[in-house]
Amino acid sequence: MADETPLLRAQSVSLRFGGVRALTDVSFAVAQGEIFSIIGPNGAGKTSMVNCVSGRYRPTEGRILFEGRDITALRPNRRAGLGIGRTFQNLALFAHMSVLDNIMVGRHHLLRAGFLRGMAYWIGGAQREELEHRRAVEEIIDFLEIQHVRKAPAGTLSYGLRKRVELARAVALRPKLILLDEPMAGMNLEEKEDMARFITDLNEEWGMTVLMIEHDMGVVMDISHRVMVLDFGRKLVEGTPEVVMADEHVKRAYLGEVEAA
Ligand SMILES: Nc1ncnc2c1ncn2[C@@H]1O[C@H](COP(=O)(O)OP(=O)(O)OP(=O)(O)O)[C@@H](O)[C@H]1O
Repeated sequence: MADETPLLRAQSVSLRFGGVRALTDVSFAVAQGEIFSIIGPNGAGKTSMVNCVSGRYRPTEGRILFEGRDITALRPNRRAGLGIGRTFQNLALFAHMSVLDNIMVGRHHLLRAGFLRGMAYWIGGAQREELEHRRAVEEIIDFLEIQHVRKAPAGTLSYGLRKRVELARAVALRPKLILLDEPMAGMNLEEKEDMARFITDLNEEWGMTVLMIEHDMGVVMDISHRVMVLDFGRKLVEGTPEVVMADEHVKRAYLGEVEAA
């Protein structure tokens, strides 16, 4: 039945870089409305998996389905157009531009992705579109509580705020699925708590489905509906945070590493 089709499905995905097996036969599905996290030790294949979903990498074998449609061969911008949004691990904000303009750029980029849509933009309704953009951007600025810095150049913000602006830029495109690569990396406790709250609110209030890589186990177990553990490119286990925490393989392969760190 249509409403049982997961939003995202990875089917037997393998990825090799020369002799390196980054992923081996990994399958999982993310349902509409879930927060799904991928965890695992360094080099386990987490980023490779998310890159296969965003389209940055093409799996050597296997398929990626989005809303039941095979997107394995689609380029990243086509996937973005279908509703797969992402933030980037290295902050790629325009330092001299205001927060507001940084977020606006994201939306214009989407709009002008197609030539015909670009023409439509210029020929008719440009002002109306501009107003719609502004409204959408202001809404997300309010939602992520960055009103106080909306005019500030992005380069002058604290690290935590820049990460929030980056999230705002991705969310302003209203993706159906958002890919978050270590959204808490480098943050202090307060910033992490804020970010966790925003992700939960985006999920609960805006219905945004989230696929996240995150090393902070507290946050992962706190806000995820389900978690998949990768180890040496293979899926070790997948389930609710309780199931994953209780798994013996996970304790040995991953949690043990955290305790030792
Ligand atoms: N572009 C690439 N070229 C060659 N090897 C790569 C490439 N990207 C990833 N790999 C290799 O694939 C394996 C999985 O890497 P990946 O970055 O996906 O792991 P990860 O779980 O995200 O690690 P981390 O937690 O350190 O970010 C590693 O052995 C890595 O060296």
